[in-house]
Amino acid sequence: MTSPADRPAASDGAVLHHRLEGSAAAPPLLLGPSLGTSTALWDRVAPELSVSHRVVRWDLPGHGGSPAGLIGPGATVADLAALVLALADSLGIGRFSYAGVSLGGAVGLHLAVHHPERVEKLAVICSSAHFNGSKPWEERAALVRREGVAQLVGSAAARWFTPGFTVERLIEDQRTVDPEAYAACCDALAAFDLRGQLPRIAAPTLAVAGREDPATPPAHLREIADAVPGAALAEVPGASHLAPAERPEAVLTALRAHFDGGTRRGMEVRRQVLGDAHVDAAQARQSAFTARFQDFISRYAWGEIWTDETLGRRERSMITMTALVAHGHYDELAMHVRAARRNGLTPEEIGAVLLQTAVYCGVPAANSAFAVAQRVLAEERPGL
Ligand SMILES: O=C(O)CCC(=O)CC(=O)O
Repeated sequence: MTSPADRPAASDGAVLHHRLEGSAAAPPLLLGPSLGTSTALWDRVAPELSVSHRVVRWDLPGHGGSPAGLIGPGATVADLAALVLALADSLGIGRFSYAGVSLGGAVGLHLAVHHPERVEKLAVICSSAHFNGSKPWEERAALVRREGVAQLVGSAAARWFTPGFTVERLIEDQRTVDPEAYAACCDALAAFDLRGQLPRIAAPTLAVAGREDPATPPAHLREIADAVPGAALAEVPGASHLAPAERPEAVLTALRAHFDGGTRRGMEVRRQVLGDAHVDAAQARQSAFTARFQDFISRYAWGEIWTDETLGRRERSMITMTALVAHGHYDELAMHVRAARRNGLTPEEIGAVLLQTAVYCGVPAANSAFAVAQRVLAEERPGL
């Protein structure tokens, strides 16, 4: 847990404003926002993550519902990280997984380097180990201290989203942010450079880039993925700086695969049985409309059923082919004849399974199934 020295200076014991979702018994997952936004940045992602996690979304000081006085001029990312640890302590959370966007991601990197005992897994989204030096942030802090945030409201959509896309609620967050607290967050960005310490991160780490992000371009996320041992990199097309708001389904898929063991294991088994080419093509075809179904398949069919070792893969292939013949799903049967070969069934054994379906599913069904299987097997043994 946090030592008293780590705790925020706030004398009234105030903690960061936060929102809780999901079962209190589920593993905790903290979600950090970007500069100028609030917990609303996670509106399209957090409810889905809360199916498997106790999700805690928090607001930066002076943003959303957090008191502005929690930080002041010269603030650092370490100060923000201390506030996050104090929040976790106040909720009785010791170890947690963490995902953060931009400044929120920088807080996650700091926690993983300096408080490794607290961080189970880490995801940094549209973020960086450095924010292009201190000058732009010193200038922005000075502007905001002088004139408030009006100018930033006007440019927010262009800084955060691809052309033509916006989320009014997030622009409203920028409008209502406390200028002094915003400037203090700029001070924190100006002083932040964790590049030299990335190799110290032990938590399994995922870096997620928005392909069109001008603030923290994909190269910044690649730098993190290259330096953190074992880290993975995901790039989200059609997303700028606030990827969880602009492409929530793609970010959700990446986060689920990272944080949810069932999904990750399911994807491994799915690839082993159906092959990389099939899974890659299914992923590439995935749209906002089909994303939840794809996730369901990976998590449930592959992460739970095909992963259960009570039956071997050969037996599962035989059962699956039989069920597909019974229901006349011949496209799926073709895929599962290929899978059966990967699972070690010989062409003769596949033929024996289909012969048995002639008894239990009917001769016409088996007739079609033999035609499908013959075509598939001929791909590997021309002339069969
Ligand atoms: O609002 C912007 O211009 C981007 C600011 C940035 O890169 C830091 C952050 O989003 O937390």
